[in-house]
Amino acid sequence: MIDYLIVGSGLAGIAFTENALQNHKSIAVFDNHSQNSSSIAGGLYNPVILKRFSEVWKSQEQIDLVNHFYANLEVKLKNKFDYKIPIFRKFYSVEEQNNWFVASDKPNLAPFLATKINYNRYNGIHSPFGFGKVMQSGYVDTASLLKEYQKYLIKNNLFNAETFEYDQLIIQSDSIIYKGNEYKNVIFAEGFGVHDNPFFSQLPLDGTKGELLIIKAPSLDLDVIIKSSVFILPLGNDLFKVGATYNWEDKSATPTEQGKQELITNLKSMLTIDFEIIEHLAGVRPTVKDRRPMVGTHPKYKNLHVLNGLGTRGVMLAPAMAKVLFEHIEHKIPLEKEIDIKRFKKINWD
Ligand SMILES: Cc1cc2nc3c(=O)[nH]c(=O)nc-3n(C[C@H](O)[C@H](O)[C@H](O)COP(=O)(O)OP(=O)(O)OC[C@H]3O[C@@H](n4cnc5c(N)ncnc54)[C@H](O)[C@@H]3O)c2cc1C
Repeated sequence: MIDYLIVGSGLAGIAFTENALQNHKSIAVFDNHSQNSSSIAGGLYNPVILKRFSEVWKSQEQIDLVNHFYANLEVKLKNKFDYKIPIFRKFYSVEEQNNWFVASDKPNLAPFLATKINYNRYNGIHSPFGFGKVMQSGYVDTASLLKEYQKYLIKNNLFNAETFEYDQLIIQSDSIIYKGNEYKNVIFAEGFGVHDNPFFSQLPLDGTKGELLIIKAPSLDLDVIIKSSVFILPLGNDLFKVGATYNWEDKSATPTEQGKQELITNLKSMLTIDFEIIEHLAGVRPTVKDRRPMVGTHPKYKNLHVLNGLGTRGVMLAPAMAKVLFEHIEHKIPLEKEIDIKRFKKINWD
């Protein structure tokens, strides 16, 4: 009997797989590359909501896990994924500067917000009111992490590049049979793809489409991530990732002219130099209206579990949510109400 069948190898699936492997569990992973949110993501992790200067839910706890989780993966896969560079929030007024000072004085935000205004001059960016520096921030090169992790799974015979067929699942009292193999548990980590999952499609996963650009700007000289109406993330070799848009209507992962124009307009309002568009990407974030992850066990089938709803913050949330789900399954540690799918009381699970 195999301990875990894991559907999805995006950030959620990888984080759960790692928890299982580190605890010496046997696993099999299925992924059909139908969703691309994790691979195209900006990959930023940022403990502060920079619109309102407020703390992200459980930020310090999550950041501590981020440091540990991605560092372990770097060692395991002999590759660099986690780039610890500060995010610089561009200010537009003296009032914004003042709000920043007030926020940086609060005990929960003080570890993340530098108290000094930064007047660094970056060629190509006009910022007379300077920048606020966010500490303990950075980005994960998610595309390369996903690629390397898949290689590792393939090498160890743990990966199935297949569509998981829900109707092939045979649910028994203490185990699951799928295509002739017996598993103790199934973890569904399909991102927006959960809509095709008959066991969990009732969950209120909205989905928010996002688009990004990769630009080339040889005269832009940045060693930090700039956050304004969009973020600009230096990738090296004069390339920068720029994003992202938020579209609540369109649920396709196709890049659109409208998304591109929105990004270009925002970018032009920030940059005083020319740039060339190299790539245009789009994906659907697995967002939930109450902005909390969706974690838990199926109310009727105790061996079916879900790890989803990582929304706009998969990089920070995946390690923490995978850990609590694993501990919930293995050690019966109750899930917090805010993340448990039981909070959706109106769902009819029959
Ligand atoms: C434009 C954009 C920018 C973003 N920027 C950031 C950012 O800067 N920082 C951040 O933290 N987050 C960011 N996000 C959000 C982040 O990408 C998500 O929170 C995260 O990737 C969700 O991971 P996931 O594993 O739950 O889902 P996904 O990445 O969607 O992974 C689900 C996986 O399941 C597989 N799958 C689905 N159904 C099946 C099936 N039936 N059979 C087999 N396989 C299946 C899919 O192929 C996929 O690989 C961004 C998202 C977008 C779209």
